[in-house]
Amino acid sequence: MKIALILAAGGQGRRFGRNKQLFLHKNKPLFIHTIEKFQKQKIGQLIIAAGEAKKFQRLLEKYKIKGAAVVAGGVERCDSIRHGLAALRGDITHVFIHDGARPNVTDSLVARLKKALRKHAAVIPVIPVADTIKVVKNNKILATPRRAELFAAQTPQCFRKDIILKAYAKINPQNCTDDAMLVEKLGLPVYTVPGEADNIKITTREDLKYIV
Ligand SMILES: Nc1ccn([C@@H]2O[C@H](COP(=O)(O)OP(=O)(O)OP(=O)(O)O)[C@@H](O)[C@H]2O)c(=O)n1
Ligand SMILES: C[C@](O)(CO)[C@H](O)COP(=O)(O)O
Repeated sequence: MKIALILAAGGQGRRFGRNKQLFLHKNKPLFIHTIEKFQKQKIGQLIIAAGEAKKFQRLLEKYKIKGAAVVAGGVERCDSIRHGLAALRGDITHVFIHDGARPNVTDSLVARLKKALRKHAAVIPVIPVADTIKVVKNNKILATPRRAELFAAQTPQCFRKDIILKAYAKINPQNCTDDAMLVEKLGLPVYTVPGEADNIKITTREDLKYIV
């Protein structure tokens, strides 16, 4: 298994109030914290999709992260991922797509994903939702799906390379809020492993206190 990690770091951080990937937490940019969580992993290719490519490149040098390619971020997350996929090397067999804004990813989660990937071609981490979820339109509840069947999707989302390339080539990503959705729309099975409650996405400044 030769893994490429595509780090989605091309967002604008509107809810955070600035480009959160570059925000210094404990004197280090958020996206560097996230990349460093993968340092014990065997990653064959690291691709970062980011808006300010030169700035990101300089920071990668400063924090001695070698061999990373920075590609342009896109208007939507899926556009950033598409740019990342276009930069994949021929020898890569599997792709991990991870939010730069999820700095609490752990080695044990990655190990679970890798194990599942040996059996399945598409695997993502999920956690059960704690609340009762309502489908609402015009302030009126349309449905209350069975909570036991509801899970929140996390990243890294992991795929055999041919499948994720096919999904991004064939499926219109409009309204797709994660990568797994494109594979689902292709009609292919996506399997899950237990995610981790700490593996949150830093969305607003209040979330910074949850970085471990
Ligand atoms: N055009 C985009 C939009 C998002 N992302 C990345 O996707 C992840 C999840 O997105 P989100 O938390 O929504 O980040 P932002 O888009 O930066 O936040 P906001 O929606 O508040 O602007 C982040 O790591 C973000 O950098 C990306 O690579 N390219
Ligand atoms: C991909 C993702 O992290 C799965 O939970 C999430 O959907 C991305 O968040 P966004 O706010 O929709 O960019």
